[in-house]
Amino acid sequence: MAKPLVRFDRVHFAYGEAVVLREVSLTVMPGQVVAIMGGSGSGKTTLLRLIGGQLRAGAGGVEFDGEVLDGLDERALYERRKKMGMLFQFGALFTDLSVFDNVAFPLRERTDLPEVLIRDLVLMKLQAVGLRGAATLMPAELSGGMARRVALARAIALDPLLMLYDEPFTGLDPISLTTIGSLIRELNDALGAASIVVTHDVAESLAIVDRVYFLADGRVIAEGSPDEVRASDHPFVRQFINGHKDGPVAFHKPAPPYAEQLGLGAAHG
Ligand SMILES: Nc1ncnc2c1ncn2[C@@H]1O[C@H](COP(=O)(O)OP(=O)(O)OP(=O)(O)O)[C@@H](O)[C@H]1O
Repeated sequence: MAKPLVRFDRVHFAYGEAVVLREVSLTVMPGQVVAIMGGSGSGKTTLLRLIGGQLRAGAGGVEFDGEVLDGLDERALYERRKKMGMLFQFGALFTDLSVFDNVAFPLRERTDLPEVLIRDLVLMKLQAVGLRGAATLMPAELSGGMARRVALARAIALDPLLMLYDEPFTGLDPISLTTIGSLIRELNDALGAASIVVTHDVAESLAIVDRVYFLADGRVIAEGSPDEVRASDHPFVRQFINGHKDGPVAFHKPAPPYAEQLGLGAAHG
């Protein structure tokens, strides 16, 4: 049987005193696209940063490609990160570089490949996202959806084993949203990679993922295939699927009474 590409084994993480992840276990197999969903502040981005090695687990183990990351030094982490592609919501393009040079950037920074080969690789990545024709444009000349696709081409430039997406759909119009969704799936399969997508966009992600993990208060509280998620009667999952504001997912982060904090004396609700 294939080995997991990413494995969290009862991972615990805190920023100082503030516990963010508690006993989180999850597995991502090669070839899978996995969504991580959860309310604001539930620890989704923290989870991605543990995989990227920007943060280290307080307890438990984070494994990537069969290796526990927590004990590795910076040099070793840098090497592991080369096998990961990252696309963040505001992972902006370099505005003073053309589309071509944006995609070439990681290849020039992180490899010793000759420029003629880099040229072919950049064109292949741009072709994969349908933007080979935009190679000479500057980022200011692109629509939001096109810019996101160029960022995607840049993220896959080094043929990553694992793609990490943090809110890849945010701020896109409905057509670009569907395009990015299908690209995430297609590129995953074409690269033979695995992908983790942190998102609030339930419909878009259920259409493309193999598995969903729901995080609440730093714990995995539900998981399943898209069909299982759609059929689930778990209150938290239902609230997510239906997009209701009220339910187990709190809209407000816990805070002192409002009136009290505004200096209005006794809190009346
Ligand atoms: N550098 C930091 N120092 C201290 N606390 C942090 C730091 N980064 C995040 N936090 C806190 O950790 C918790 C989890 O944050 P995280 O960004 O992982 O949540 P999230 O699920 O990605 O949220 P969102 O959906 O709003 O982006 C939050 O309460 C946040 O305030």
